[in-house]
Amino acid sequence: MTASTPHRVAIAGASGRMGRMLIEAVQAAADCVLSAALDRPDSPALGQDAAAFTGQPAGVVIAADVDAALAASDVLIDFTRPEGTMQHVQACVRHGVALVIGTTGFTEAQKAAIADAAQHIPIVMAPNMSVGVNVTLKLLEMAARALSGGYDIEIVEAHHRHKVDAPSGTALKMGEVIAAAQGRRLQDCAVYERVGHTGERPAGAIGFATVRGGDVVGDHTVMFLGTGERIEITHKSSSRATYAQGSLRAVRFLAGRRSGLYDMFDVLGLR
Ligand SMILES: NC(=O)C1=CN([C@@H]2O[C@H](COP(=O)(O)OP(=O)(O)OC[C@H]3O[C@@H](n4cnc5c(N)ncnc54)[C@H](OP(=O)(O)O)[C@@H]3O)[C@@H](O)[C@H]2O)C=CC1
Ligand SMILES: O=C(O)C1=N[C@H](C(=O)O)C[C@H](O)C1
Repeated sequence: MTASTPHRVAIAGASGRMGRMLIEAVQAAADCVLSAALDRPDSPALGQDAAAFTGQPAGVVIAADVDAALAASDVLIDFTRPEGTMQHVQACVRHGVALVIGTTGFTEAQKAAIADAAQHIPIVMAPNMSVGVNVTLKLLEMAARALSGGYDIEIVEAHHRHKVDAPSGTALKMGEVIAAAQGRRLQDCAVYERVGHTGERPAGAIGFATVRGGDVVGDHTVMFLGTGERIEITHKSSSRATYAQGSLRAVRFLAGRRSGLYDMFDVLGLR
């Protein structure tokens, strides 16, 4: 991605909840310009001005031609669905365009394909772009190391009624960070469902619980449940603007880089 400004930013999933938030953020950023806005070929939003909903048109029409969009862009920000992201990854490699991936719900095979693509283009990928959540991940690392024996770990997340994946990408990342801090792998200790006669809680399990409803932007609580005490670490999002601002920090971080897979720890200097 070229290091010069303004950064020419294309937005995928332009008419979605995050797409609209990102379009507003790009328009407000002095060092970014909206180069393209993408949606699916059957989207009713095609042909509309990308920022019509703000009352201040962007002069960029929502389109479905990914190649035309990327030919005029330095970076693509993708908050869509895994199947859409995977198409965008291949297109970004074809065009040498940098990529910011906020989409969640990838399979292990899809994650491996994204890592392969990052040998050719620079990619920032994170299930949560907010500064607060990434600082929370660091707090969890510390807590998990200090509480590695005698504390049961449960992760509870709540999101709006439209969310399609569970547990959230952020909750899974929290589980991964905690497991790694304790020298374990999440896949060896995660418990995603409890129903019926479950038996006693297995020692060392990391449990997940999911709440869906209303317009909850995104709440995550990790409980370290000991004997005689418990610690709860909670993050609550009240606006999607934090995810959009984090995504623009990722855009700036990618400028001038040629390849590599990065996350928000890299962008925020938290590694
Ligand atoms: N990393 C982070 O900080 C955050 C991540 N997210 C993640 O971002 C993703 C999007 O969330 P949100 O904006 O709420 O979702 P929305 O459903 O509101 O928006 C998704 C957008 O992507 C489009 N889309 C869906 N499928 C495809 C596809 N196959 N190809 C191209 N475009 C497609 C949708 O079009 P259509 O409506 O026509 O289906 C829509 O415009 C989710 O995975 C969510 O978990 C969300 C917030 C923060
Ligand atoms: O779908 C959402 O809304 C969100 N998704 C991300 C996730 O799955 O963790 C980030 C945030 O919690 C909002």
